[in-house]
Amino acid sequence: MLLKVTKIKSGYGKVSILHGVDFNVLPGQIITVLGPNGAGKSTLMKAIAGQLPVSSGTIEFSGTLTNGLSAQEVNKLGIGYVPQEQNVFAELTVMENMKVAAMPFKDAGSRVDRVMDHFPILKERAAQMASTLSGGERQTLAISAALVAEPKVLLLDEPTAGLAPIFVDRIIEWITELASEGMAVVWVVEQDPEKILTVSQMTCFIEGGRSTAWLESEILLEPGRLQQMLLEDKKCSK
Ligand SMILES: Nc1ncnc2c1ncn2[C@@H]1O[C@H](COP(=O)(O)OP(=O)(O)OP(=O)(O)O)[C@@H](O)[C@H]1O
Repeated sequence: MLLKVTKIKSGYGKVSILHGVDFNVLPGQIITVLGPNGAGKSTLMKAIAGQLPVSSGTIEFSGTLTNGLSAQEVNKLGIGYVPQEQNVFAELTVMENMKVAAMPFKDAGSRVDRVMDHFPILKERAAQMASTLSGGERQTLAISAALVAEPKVLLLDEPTAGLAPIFVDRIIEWITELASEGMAVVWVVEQDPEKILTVSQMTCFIEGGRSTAWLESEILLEPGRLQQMLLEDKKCSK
């Protein structure tokens, strides 16, 4: 198991939001995280990324317990995180954003080159301020900056929300390619879940801060099934 999340509880100060979330990730898997607004999906990503304290339960990454580690330590171990908002430095250029992401690494230059070589769109815009990028370009930069660390698991918090369909398709294609090379992805999805379910193996439903169902993503592509799951009371079937 690459990532094993067991009964985790977390929140903001005294406000408890996650009341027990479980799921597992194998190398190369794309895991979809679905649930209503306010269910705790972003909070879950922050807790795994080490940005929020975990009050109970465990997060194991390649057999190492990551509870209590700082966000930097978690990232260094191999867990990348692309938050929903404020995921680039708006007042820096594309290239500067990439360099900041590569700063902790000795081979920073070659890491930046490797990722940039993959994305002509970023190379063309290397000197452009991140604040002036389109939504799709910005998300491409945010994901690229996370990839500089060469994560084994990438946490994506709604990276395609509000993007034009061409960017959505491009990001899905790109992430699928990375997964086929062995990187695992935990993908919080709101918009067009069907598109992502098509490339995902397992789905975790979060509701009221709890994982309420764990099932194969292809099941959710059966007509009416996803709508039924989003409406019905669910029991954790893990
Ligand atoms: N910094 C914060 N302090 C206190 N409560 C917060 C904070 N951030 C989020 N919350 C609360 O935590 C709960 C879960 O929020 P979260 O953003 O994790 O949900 P979500 O499932 O990602 O929702 P959405 O789909 O709308 O993005 C919400 O009730 C929200 O108001």
